[in-house]
Amino acid sequence: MKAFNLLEATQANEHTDGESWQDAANLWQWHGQGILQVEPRHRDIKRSIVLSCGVHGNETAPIELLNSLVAELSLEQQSLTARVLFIVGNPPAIELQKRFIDENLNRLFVRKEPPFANAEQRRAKTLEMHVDRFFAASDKSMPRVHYDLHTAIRGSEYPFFAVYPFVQNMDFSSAAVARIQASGIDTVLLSSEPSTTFSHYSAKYHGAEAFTVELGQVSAFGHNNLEPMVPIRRVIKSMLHDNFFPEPELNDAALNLFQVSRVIHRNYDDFSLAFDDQLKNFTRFKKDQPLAYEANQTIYADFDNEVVVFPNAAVAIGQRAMLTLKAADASVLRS
Ligand SMILES: O=C(O)CCC(=O)N[C@@H](CCC(=O)O)C(=O)O
Ligand SMILES: [Zn+2]
Repeated sequence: MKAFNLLEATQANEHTDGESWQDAANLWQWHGQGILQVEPRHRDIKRSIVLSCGVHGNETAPIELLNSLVAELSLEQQSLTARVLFIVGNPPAIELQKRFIDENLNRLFVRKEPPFANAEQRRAKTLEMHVDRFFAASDKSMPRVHYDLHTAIRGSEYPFFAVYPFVQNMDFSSAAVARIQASGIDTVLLSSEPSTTFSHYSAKYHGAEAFTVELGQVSAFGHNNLEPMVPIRRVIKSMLHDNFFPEPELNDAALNLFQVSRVIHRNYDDFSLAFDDQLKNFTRFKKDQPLAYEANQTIYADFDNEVVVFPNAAVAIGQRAMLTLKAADASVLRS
């Protein structure tokens, strides 16, 4: 039997919207290009899980991870205990191996109404509608999870890390962070303000346990080391198959926890960074060291050990050009 190839089915538009089929254990539904739902036919559903990849088209490791998970599900034909929505975020950008075509898709989850200026704005709307439909069909008391899988542009001091979105009146949960930690991700960034990312969308509108998960550095298809992704694969599989949601203990001592201190935007054309492309994410700066320049001004580090992550001078004007972080203590997490 041939394994189901999620990426090929997405790129070749192999299925029609709304097409469904069954295997011995599960119902498969193709909701649209790169939007595949799988759920058990005969067992009670315990949780709803969204797993997305390729929101940035050149971030191939997560696409390879989800592709292999879906292929395995199709061959195993073992009953799930979860409903799962697999999403391949930006197929045209994947085709071209580019982060995006016209606009960064991961800044567009804002429930914008038409008219749409480009394909990414339309895709954001489509993905929002499918996530809304998917979560609306599940009881609110059931756990809801969304892992939006990415890779970082730069090398990182901590190559596997997760961004925990900020939602007003929603605690950062230690159980959620423990699941991330069990996934082989030792570093978590607690956001300090709402954003317009996909993971923030699922957290804000659906109360999902949602993270942007960074799985190493951007690399081309076939050049990713899948070995460090074994733990996240295991956690995802246990979320999909096991009767019990994985409830690992948080290991504070092994966790690098950060709080976002500043979101630095590019406001002018001449924005530039004070360091080169080799500087790794999570580099620490001393107070008054320059971080960036724009409009004849220098942006300095505010305090000793201010940590820099996602620095990128090439973002559109008005967008985030870097985050700075300060160390945080696990006591900020609630059970
Ligand atoms: O390495 C970079 O500069 C970007 C990697 C990436 O795509 N990261 C996500 C993070 C989203 C979040 O803050 O939750 C992004 O920038 O969209
Ligand atoms: Zn990304």
